[in-house]
Amino acid sequence: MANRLIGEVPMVGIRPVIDGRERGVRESLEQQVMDLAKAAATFIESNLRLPGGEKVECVIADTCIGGVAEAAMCAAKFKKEGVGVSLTVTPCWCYGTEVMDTDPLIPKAVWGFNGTERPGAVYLAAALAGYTQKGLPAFGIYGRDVQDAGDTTIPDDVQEKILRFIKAALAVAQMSGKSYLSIGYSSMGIAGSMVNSDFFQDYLGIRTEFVDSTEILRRIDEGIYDKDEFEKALKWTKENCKEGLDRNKPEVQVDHTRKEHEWETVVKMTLICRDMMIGNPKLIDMGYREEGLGRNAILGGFQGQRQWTDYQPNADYTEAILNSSFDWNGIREAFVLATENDSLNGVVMLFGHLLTNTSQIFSDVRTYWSPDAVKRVTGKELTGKTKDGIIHLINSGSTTLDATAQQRDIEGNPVMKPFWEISEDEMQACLKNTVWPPADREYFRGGGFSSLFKTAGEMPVTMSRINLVKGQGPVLQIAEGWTVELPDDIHEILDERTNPTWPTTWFVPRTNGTGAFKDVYSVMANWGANHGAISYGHIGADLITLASMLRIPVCMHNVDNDDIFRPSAWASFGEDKEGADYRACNTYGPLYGI
Ligand SMILES: C[C@H](O)[C@@H](O)[C@@H](O)C(=O)CO
Ligand SMILES: [Mn+2]
Repeated sequence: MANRLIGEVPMVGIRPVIDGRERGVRESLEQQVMDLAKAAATFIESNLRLPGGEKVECVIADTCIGGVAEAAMCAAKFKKEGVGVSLTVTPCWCYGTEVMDTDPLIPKAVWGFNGTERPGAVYLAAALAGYTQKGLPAFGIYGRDVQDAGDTTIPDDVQEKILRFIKAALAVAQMSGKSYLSIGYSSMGIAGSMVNSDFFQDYLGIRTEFVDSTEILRRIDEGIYDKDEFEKALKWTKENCKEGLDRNKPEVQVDHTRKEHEWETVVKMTLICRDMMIGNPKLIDMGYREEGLGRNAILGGFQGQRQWTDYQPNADYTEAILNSSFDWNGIREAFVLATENDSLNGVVMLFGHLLTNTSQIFSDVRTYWSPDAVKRVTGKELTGKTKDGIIHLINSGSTTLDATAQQRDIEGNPVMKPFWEISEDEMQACLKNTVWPPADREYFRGGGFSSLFKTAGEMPVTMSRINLVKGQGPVLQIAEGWTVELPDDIHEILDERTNPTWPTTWFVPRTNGTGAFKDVYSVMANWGANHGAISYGHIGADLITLASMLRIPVCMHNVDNDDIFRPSAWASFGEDKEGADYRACNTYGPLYGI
């Protein structure tokens, strides 16, 4: 079940291009070119799904494209079909700019088949020169090994590039035209929660919607939520979300009746925030059409601190449940809802969600623990992957319960999966490994319940973050690494020193001895903000490809140079990849900038 959003699911358009010389050359190639397009479409359709679970669908141009007229026919078809991604394929020479796709907003790649009978790769070079000269950056895909004419197998290196390109391009297409829903506004002076409409509009094509938190109170007071669903949700919560220990000082603890009221409130808040994001036909049936339409939000943020949380229960339950891959309605696509309305962290959560189809971890990048400091406070040595230190990721609020690390792959390794691969038992295990202690009432005077768990397993993950830099624009940071499990006697002492009612993930980035990745400490020291979004898997290369499509330069990453895949034009900005990225992004400017 996809979260209901207005607008079509983007299609992938495949453009078979051909040498236009009729009476011999073109005829001899028609079949081979179309077969290559069909092979690409089958490969893409059988390997990719969208985060809502839909299969990715391809549209192939009606004819091979030999010149500008057929290029225009293809563009018209793509427009009608809702194509958001364009992949041009050919095994032969074609007329570079005559067959090109000139829509500046659609991410584009060209796969030039590496053969000798008919020169697809030399066309690729001509086409890319044209795209570069015209300011339409395109990705070039060219297999390392020569293939024979008529061979429609897609070599591994080409497969990897096609998938990387399509995944990132689909992310671009899915964001365009959607909304960020800011519930409340700026939280505790956090710059990322001063939602920057220009950034969202110009770089992501996402509009920003602002709703005051009093809208939640109004909907509670006036009963603008589905009462039946509320009863179901409350019952499910009582059965599945175990209340944790109240660690508040006795004088600020509240009684059972007040706690019952807080549980009811946080469940209502969850329904209401979801309805505000994506709408709810039930509200339309109840006579609340405006509310029932929602805001077409692909992501959002909840300010909470301080005005709301000083007065009302915090949104930790709301954020954690919405960001998980399940609730009282069963297993479903995770939402993306940033705590403290940190919209810039919300954006990287969205990138991770769109690239992997999984739910996302939101955390404070709270503490670097050196081996010496751990030894001093626990008397114990850090060992194995943790031996050079660890980073404590912890925050009340948004972290997905999928991060309990209770889902398994076929080999039994802990993973975080797309919702359609998660079993009922795995959902239950995530819930059983989470308790909900009453919120710390010194921070949250209005109460509420925080999710408490630790990420109990080693998983490959990627932490990322966007920061806005005055004079430069947005920049992206990426750190691949692993979640790690600490022995209980170390975990407990370290956790007790901070906010022991919040979920903890211990993180070790992959270091390489230089720059920001010199060691674990320098990763923490170079992190550009208080928050990070953590996605399952090593997806740094995918993030780099996506950022280049959006013209967001990457200021820090630990991805292997060989895995960096950007539009071919980036090579014209110099050999040093990082400097070239900045120059290219500055030259092209934001994708939707005018
Ligand atoms: C309770 C505190 O205000 C926290 O919310 C704070 O440490 C943060 O998470 C800052 O990002
Ligand atoms: Mn925080």
